[in-house]
Amino acid sequence: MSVPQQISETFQKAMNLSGSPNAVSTSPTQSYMSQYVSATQKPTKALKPFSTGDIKILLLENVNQTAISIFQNQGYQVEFYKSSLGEEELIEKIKEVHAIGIRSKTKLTEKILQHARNLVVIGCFCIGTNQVDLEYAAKSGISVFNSPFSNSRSVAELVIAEIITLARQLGDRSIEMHTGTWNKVSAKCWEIRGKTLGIIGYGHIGSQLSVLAEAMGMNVIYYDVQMIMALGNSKQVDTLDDLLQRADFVTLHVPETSDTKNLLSSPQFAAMKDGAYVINASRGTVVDIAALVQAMKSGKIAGAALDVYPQEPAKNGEGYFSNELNDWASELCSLRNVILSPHIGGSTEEAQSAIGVEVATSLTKYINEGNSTAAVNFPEVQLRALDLDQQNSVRVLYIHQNVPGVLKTVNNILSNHNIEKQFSDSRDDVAYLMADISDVDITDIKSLYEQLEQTPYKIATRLLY
Ligand SMILES: NC(=O)C1=CN([C@@H]2O[C@H](COP(=O)(O)OP(=O)(O)OC[C@H]3O[C@@H](n4cnc5c(N)ncnc54)[C@H](O)[C@@H]3O)[C@@H](O)[C@H]2O)C=CC1
Ligand SMILES: O=C(O)C(=O)COP(=O)(O)O
Repeated sequence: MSVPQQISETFQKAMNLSGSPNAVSTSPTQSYMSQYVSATQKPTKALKPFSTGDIKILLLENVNQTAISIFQNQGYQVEFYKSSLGEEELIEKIKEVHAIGIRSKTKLTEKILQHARNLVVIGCFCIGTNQVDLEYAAKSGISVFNSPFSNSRSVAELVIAEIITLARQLGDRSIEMHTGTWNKVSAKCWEIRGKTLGIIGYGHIGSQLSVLAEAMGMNVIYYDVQMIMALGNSKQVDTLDDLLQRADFVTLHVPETSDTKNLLSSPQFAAMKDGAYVINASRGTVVDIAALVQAMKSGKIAGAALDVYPQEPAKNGEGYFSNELNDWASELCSLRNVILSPHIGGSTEEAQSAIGVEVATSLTKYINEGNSTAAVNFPEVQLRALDLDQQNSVRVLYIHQNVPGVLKTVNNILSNHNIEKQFSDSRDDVAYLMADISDVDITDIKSLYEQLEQTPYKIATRLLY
């Protein structure tokens, strides 16, 4: 049975309606909403506005147990995987689910999202959202949420550890001791007190790092494309070059964008102080690793710590640095005073459990109430809770292209009922209207839904009741 038919039949059964299975539209964006309507029973006060047991959530990349518990408490169906999935498997899985939770590895491209016929919301259980085609998602009516700062402290602490580790060549001494070599040296080993830390990207992580570094006696300068208030005694510099020329340690905390690709490459390494150190816990595309290897081989750069790489594997295991994957890998691994970690900047118990709660809560509010506050790609819309004491109330969630005249059409449809409250906002090409209407007879809901579905410029409709 094709999915649209299945939905249509369930719809009719739930609504006690008869008619052709084709009565409900068959396009992907329409069908997922039909499924919501089909699952809906008129709620009593104690019930959610639709049957939460029908909601399917796919969780990848070992998303924290706190999130699983929140979803299970809602009654959602949760499918959980420790690793990411390959493209083909992901395409199969994403067809059915209403929500997907990922971390930094899973790429949700247009190609994959095209198959997501029921998908309402994406949760990035991390800070970065570069792995998702945000624009395509928004235009398809799919809202995306992340956790903007729950792992910032973990990253900042790791970077502090790396600054000291590099300054004291601690990684090398440890490797030597593991093979029984006693190599007690002080040459080119330094205190960090009085040294200058150059932070590129003074956002949540960069600014937190700034405070920690100053507490240990470092001088902090930072470069950011935005003017940002300096914390403590730190100072913003006007140009990247200015920072590179003055810093003993350069650390990157920028997002992955076209502007940050190879932000540090040969010319930037050449501009740095002799014997400076480089730390990258942002994204692998931000540092040109081949150029870094050359700068280290020449002695210009005295040490580097890398937590992120241009390509990262979908799951844990051996053989990552195979030469087929990266032509710089063997040289990088043979260099002295290089710390390599497997993208663990945000991987602490504290961060992961906080992220689990934060993102799962955002997803639940969006699924159950339509609340898109803090979405990263979507208009932010919220209304106070649907008043279930109010007889025959329905919450209308209507996502549409941001063009003139749509609200007039929609409000014309809604005007047969009492509009209790309403809010609408737009972001780029997409707009989102939320309205609570009352005096809706249960038998009118199908017609209301169909009228909204037939409006021009509609992207997706959901009715919660
Ligand atoms: N290694 C890991 O496990 C983790 C890595 N990250 C990465 O760290 C990045 C930064 O995180 P947050 O500090 O939370 O982000 P944020 O958004 O709070 O701050 C980023 C800062 O970079 C600035 N920026 C953007 N483009 C720039 C450019 N071309 N030059 C200079 N500054 C630029 C922005 O203006 C902003 O102030 C994330 O986007 C993510 O990719 C985040 C968490 C964990
Ligand atoms: O939060 C981020 O952006 C990170 O890079 C951390 O990613 P992860 O959750 O470890 O896949």
